[in-house]
Amino acid sequence: MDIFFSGSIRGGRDDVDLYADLIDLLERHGTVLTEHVGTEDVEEKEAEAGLTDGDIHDQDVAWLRQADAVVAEVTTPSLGVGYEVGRAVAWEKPVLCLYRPDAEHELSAMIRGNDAVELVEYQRPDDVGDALEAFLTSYQ
Ligand SMILES: O=c1[nH]c(=O)n([C@H]2C[C@H](O)[C@@H](COP(=O)(O)O)O2)cc1CO
Repeated sequence: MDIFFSGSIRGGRDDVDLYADLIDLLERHGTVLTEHVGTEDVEEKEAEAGLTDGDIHDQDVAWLRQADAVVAEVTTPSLGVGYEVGRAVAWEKPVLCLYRPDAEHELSAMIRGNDAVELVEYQRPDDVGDALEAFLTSYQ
């Protein structure tokens, strides 16, 4: 199955190592279309490849359209992550959001209040393996 992983880039990169760990877990269940989100130097690589913001947007929306399921780490607030979740919901894709409640920012009501989004609160990647498996296998 094709999985779209969504995580903050310009919203802040404090959690990049955590994103890489989550992507490793997701790769046990399918192909992660957005592995770059867990890469330390993603923006440098995109710039080297000559990608404009328009290219990045269009490629990501195409991957999102292709995805069978979307997993978003929403602890670091990000406009791009919110946009991707919103579009995935509009396309009626299965969406799982992961949130660490000890975080500085309270989770948006647009996520917590959304019945079309499954929400899992956790502390460490090791804690979400079972929840990811249950979510992904139910849509395989
Ligand atoms: O360079 C990028 N590459 C990219 O793939 N994105 C996508 C994937 C992420 O899930 C999301 C992050 O959005 P933001 O940069 O607003 O935090 O947007 C976002 C950017 C920068 O906005």
